[in-house]
Amino acid sequence: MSGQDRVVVIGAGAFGTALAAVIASTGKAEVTLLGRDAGTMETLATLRVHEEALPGIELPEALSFSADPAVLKTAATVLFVMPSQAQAEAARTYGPHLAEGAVVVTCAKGIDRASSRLLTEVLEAELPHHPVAVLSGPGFAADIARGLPTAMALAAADLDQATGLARLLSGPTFRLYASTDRVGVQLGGALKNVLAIACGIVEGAGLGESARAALIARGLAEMGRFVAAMGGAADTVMGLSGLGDLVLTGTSHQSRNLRFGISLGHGEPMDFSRGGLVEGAFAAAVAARLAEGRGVSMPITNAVAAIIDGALDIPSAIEALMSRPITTERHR
Ligand SMILES: NC(=O)C1=CN([C@@H]2O[C@H](COP(=O)(O)OP(=O)(O)OC[C@H]3O[C@@H](n4cnc5c(N)ncnc54)[C@H](OP(=O)(O)O)[C@@H]3O)[C@@H](O)[C@H]2O)C=CC1
Ligand SMILES: O=C(CO)COP(=O)(O)O
Repeated sequence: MSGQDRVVVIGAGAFGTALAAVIASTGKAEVTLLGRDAGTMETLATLRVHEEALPGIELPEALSFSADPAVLKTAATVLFVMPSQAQAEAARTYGPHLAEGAVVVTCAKGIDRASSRLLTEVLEAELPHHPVAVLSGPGFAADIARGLPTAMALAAADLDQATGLARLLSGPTFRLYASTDRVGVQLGGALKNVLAIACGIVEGAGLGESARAALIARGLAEMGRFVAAMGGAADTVMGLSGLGDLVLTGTSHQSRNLRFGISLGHGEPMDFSRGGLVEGAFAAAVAARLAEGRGVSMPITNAVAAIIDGALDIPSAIEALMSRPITTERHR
């Protein structure tokens, strides 16, 4: 192993810990999980279990833990695995510690709400001397950390770089597919969270499995239109980040976005202090705004944004979606 193979994963939550664990377990790279709290990182190093984020899952011996940003000095690859709305702040905090030419990989699924910019744009603005890649796709942190088979997409501006990163970070249980569509791969992750909330509303309100299937298909059409308008390839959303992740989080109760939607469908008051991170609740309004500015029709995303905003109730949203003018099933 050389410095080229040193990977630092920033963000000791569920996904950061899972990614660090699965990458370390391949033995291809020296991996350090970098968290904010020194006490937590010491506990992780001692117990080798993250009881809060990944209860009962043993972390590999090969994984190192630190709260000292100085570990970034020797890392050629750095994964940013904090929530979308914290990526800009994290770039400002950790940017000065990055090694020259280090590749930064954003692993969050969202859009920056403060600036309405994609996360790649946010990181490129904060870290102008570093190539920025994207990792996204279907995979619950607990499944990845347990070593269950999972596959995701890794997008970089350059195909050789995407392939190199995919090879470095993949292992026997974690398979990455290379892409050059950073826009499509990151928006597939951001938008599926909004649609997972919609699927949850359908489930919670007892609207039936048929409604969920229709929502997945029409949601996918919406995603493709949006990605194309934002400069990505509509086809990308037919892959892992997009369809793959929408099927996973739109149907599995492991998904925080789905569970949040179910509680809305039950008519419970919105409560962001319970149930963990709900990225789709942040992405809905910003995606709706970006789509409107580009003349893209996003009826489901608009409905989710309006429900979360308190501007629309669920029965009215369903009526509005079902009474739209009859049209062809075009995806563009
Ligand atoms: N959980 C999952 O199954 C998956 C999650 N993702 C995506 O990964 C991202 C993170 O999710 P997840 O790990 O589940 O979230 P968690 O809530 O489990 O963890 C978030 C982590 O981010 C850290 N953090 C917050 N702000 C900052 C900051 N400014 N600088 C450094 N670290 C920070 C927190 O640190 P602290 O503990 O100190 O507060 C916490 O450890 C989301 O975008 C999510 O959509 C993607 C695929 C799967
Ligand atoms: O993105 C995920 C799996 O691919 C995790 O989904 P939730 O954030 O909804 O839990």
